[in-house]
Amino acid sequence: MRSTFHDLEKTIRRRRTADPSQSYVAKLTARGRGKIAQKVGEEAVETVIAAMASDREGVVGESADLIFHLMVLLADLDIPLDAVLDELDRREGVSGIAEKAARPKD
Ligand SMILES: N=c1c2ncn([C@@H]3O[C@H](COP(=O)(O)OP(=O)(O)OP(=O)(O)O)[C@@H](O)[C@H]3O)c2ncn1[C@@H]1O[C@H](COP(=O)(O)O)[C@@H](O)[C@H]1O
Repeated sequence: MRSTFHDLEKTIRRRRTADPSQSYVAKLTARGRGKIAQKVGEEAVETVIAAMASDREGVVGESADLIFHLMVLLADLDIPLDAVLDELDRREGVSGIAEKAARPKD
């Protein structure tokens, strides 16, 4: 799992500076962070729509689109994927209910 994501991260980082006529990553990167973020939002909505239609095949495809575009956004922010994976590792075994209950009250 980590290697699939790491291989994709390397490819995305390499393709950022490719010829935009030959590379979707380069083309999207050239359109700016706002456009990349917009694509993440669109793919998230498309995933939700597929889920609500119980379209399992659609959810798989849209989830791949969502993860891919999120990784393009992370690369644009120069945030290593490991920062996200480490955060998930840190949370492992911590119940979301318990974590929320332990948050400081404001
Ligand atoms: N995983 C993906 C991947 N998933 C989806 N897409 C592309 O994402 C685009 C999404 O299409 P949309 O119609 O939603 O978006 P759009 O064409 O920008 O349209 P607008 O929203 O701008 O109107 C399509 O061109 C898909 O092919 C991807 N493009 C590339 N990758 C990976 O990135 C690598 C590098 O790709 P290139 O940079 O194109 O060489 C590839 O080898 C793949 O591993």
